[in-house]
This record gives sequence, C-alpha cells and structure tokens, in this order.
Amino acid sequence: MTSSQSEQLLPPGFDYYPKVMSLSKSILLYDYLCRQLNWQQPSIQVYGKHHLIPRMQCFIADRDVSYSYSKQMLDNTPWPEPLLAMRQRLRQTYGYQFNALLANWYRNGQDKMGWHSDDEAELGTEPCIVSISLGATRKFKIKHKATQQQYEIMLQSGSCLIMHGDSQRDYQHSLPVQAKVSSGRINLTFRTVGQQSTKAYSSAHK
Ligand SMILES: O=C(O)CCC(=O)C(=O)O
Ligand SMILES: [Fe+2]
Repeated sequence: MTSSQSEQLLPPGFDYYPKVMSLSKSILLYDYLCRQLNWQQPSIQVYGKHHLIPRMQCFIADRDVSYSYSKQMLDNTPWPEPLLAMRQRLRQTYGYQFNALLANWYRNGQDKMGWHSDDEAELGTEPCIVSISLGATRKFKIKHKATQQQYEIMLQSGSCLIMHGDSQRDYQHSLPVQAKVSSGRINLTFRTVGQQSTKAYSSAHK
C-alpha cells in the first residue's frame, strides 16, 4: 500500500489509502458485484413507521457468524471468490480474521447512510474495519461525538479507508446525499465479529 496521503486531514483512528487497486480493476469489481451479490433493501422502523433503507445491502459472512446489526434484516450470503481473495490479502496485512463483510450499494447520489458508529459489542472494544470503495466518488463525513468537530474526505474508486483504535468510540461517520452524483458506488466493509483479533492493527502495516 502507498502511504496515507490525506492522513493529516483525518482524526486519529482513520487512515486513507487512495489507491489500493487500479481504477480499471475497481470498476470491473464494481460491475461484477452489482450483478452477482444478493442485494437486499431491508426496512427499518423509525418512530413506529417502516422505511426502506436508502441503499442496497448484502451481508457476507462465515457460517458461524451472528451479527446483531444484520441479524433481523439480512440473509447471510457466502463469500464470492474475488472477495475471498481480497480478504486473504487483508488477513495477511492486518492480522484480523475479517469473518464478515457488510456491502453497501449506493445506486446514485440519493442513496446514503446516516450518522452512526460501528460499535456493536461483538465487534470488540477497538474494532478494525477496512472499507474499500468501488465506483462513484462519494463524500464521507466524520464527526467527533463530544466536540462535534467535523472532517470530510472524498472516497475514490479503488481506495481503502481503515477505521481502528478509538474511531468508533469517539466519532460517528456518515455518507450524505450528493444530488449531483448520478452513478453508483459499492462499499465493502470487512469486519471481525465475535472474536478476539489475533493481532492489533498497527501503523507499521501502512
Ligand atoms: O459507504 C461507506 O463508505 C460507509 C459505510 C459504513 O459506514 C458502514 O457500512 O458501516
Ligand atoms: Fe459505518
């Protein structure tokens, strides 16, 4: 991986690598995943009303994985070969199992994800989440929970954002609407659910 060029713009616990794969490979993978994954659009209840979530999702995981976030909403899909290969490389680089992957498909700039932290108990206290972006460039926002200070980064196709350390405890993140974006983006978030990680993420892996 190349060095984290935008690091100084991001708070601690967020590392951005703009080019972990070529643009052409990232677009091929985007097209493949659009066609091949078992995309679903679950509905959630907000103040007693049901709403379809504003994006498509697919939860890919090893058979024994049970993740509270996905449990009621999404089927558990087995790993397609290209994502198994990607996981293998991430395991070697970061030393985490990455036994689950939540894939998000934002079909255009109207699709979005609201403010949240990925802080479910089964991700552990300092989870390492590896987030790969494919397709349209989208804005990613980060907000400190106590100070409300905000950060922004444009996530481009073929990039990797790593969230580790106290990033989930101290910050929320979101993917806002961008009305002018007409093409789609897929985001792959590799996670380790319900296991102690075998090795803590360290900046030595950059
Ligand atoms: O689409 C993104 O970059 C963010 C996805 C995300 O935050 C999540 O899946 O928890
Ligand atoms: Fe998230």
